[in-house]
Amino acid sequence: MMKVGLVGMPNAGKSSLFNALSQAGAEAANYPFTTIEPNVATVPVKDPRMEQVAETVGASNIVWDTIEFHDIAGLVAGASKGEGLGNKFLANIRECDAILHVVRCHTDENVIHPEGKVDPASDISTIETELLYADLDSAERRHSRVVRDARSGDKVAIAEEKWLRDVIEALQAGQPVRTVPVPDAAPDAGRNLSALTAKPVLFVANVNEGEDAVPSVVADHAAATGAGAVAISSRIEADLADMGDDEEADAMREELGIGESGLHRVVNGAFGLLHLLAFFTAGEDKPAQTWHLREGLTVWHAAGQIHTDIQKGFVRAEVIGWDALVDAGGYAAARDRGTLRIEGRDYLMKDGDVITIKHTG
Ligand SMILES: Nc1ncnc2c1ncn2[C@@H]1O[C@H](COP(=O)(O)OP(=O)(O)OP(=O)(O)O)[C@@H](O)[C@H]1O
Ligand SMILES: [Mg+2]
Repeated sequence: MMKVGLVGMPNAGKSSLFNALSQAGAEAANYPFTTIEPNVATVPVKDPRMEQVAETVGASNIVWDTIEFHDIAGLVAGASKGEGLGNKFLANIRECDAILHVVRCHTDENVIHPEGKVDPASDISTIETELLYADLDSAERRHSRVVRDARSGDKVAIAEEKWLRDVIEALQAGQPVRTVPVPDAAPDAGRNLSALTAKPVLFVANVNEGEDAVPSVVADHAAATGAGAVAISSRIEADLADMGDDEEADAMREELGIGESGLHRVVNGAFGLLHLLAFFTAGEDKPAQTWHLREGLTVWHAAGQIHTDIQKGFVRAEVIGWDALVDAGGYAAARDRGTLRIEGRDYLMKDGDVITIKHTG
């Protein structure tokens, strides 16, 4: 399960967006959640390919893979020095796989800005400074440890030490850790540091009603720091989500000139940051299901996502690309055509594969 944390200045529009995401999740979810925490929204990641696959094989229903959004409250200046809720805030971000950074860009004067003026560049920098300081602190501590091993001639330590020096330099220049590639010679260096600014970021420009372009200050900053950016109005999305009824909400969207659902852009944008591939399981009269896996992993890893018992008892997999399956019109025809393949456990998964694991037990 992928976790995404919402951060931003006080009053930036985090909770409005979070509420819209929660509603979307609550409505679209077709299975009960055991626990619903007040600050966690579980949202399905829709994939139109799955709809075609499910129809082709005659599945009973679709179970979507989900993504968790966490409303992380309480960034205060000085968080990196452990002030106020600072440590808790940083710990919450550390647990996330990616960050949604909500930036106030709307000019509604009824909404108080904590600094007294709307200034997206300055707000971004206030948040990022705390994260950069926290990382600088970790990087310096890690460096002082690694430098000793490097002196003793350990090759991996030498590469990590050099990388840490580059990281420290980047952080001091205001650049996030994700802009400094981890060296092949020290592949664990990134994990050892577990930097906050190494996490992928999607900037959400919270714009005025009826706008849908990302203001250039935000777009340029995102591009310069290896981040993504989308524009939405948090308030409109929250209002639309409250309306519930899809048709009414669609009519409202049209009236306001908002195209595709802003929430979809946020969910897909956040998901796109994670570099995952999608795979599917589907059979007649059974629930079809979407899953996600890090790129570069095998069908054996995929089996483990489905169930540890299936992974343990793995014998072989039947694999077919989603489009070949839809094209053939079903498994039997695909088998006749020879597009349904038998693969062993080392098969490297591809985005859009439909798999059936044959297993013992
Ligand atoms: N695009 C927008 N245009 C106008 N008003 C907005 C917009 N987005 C949010 N607001 C309003 O801004 C106020 C603050 O929003 P919200 O509570 O979502 O912010 P927050 O980031 O969660 O704040 P906090 O840090 O206090 O938790 C709300 O009154 C909300 O309706
Ligand atoms: Mg809030």
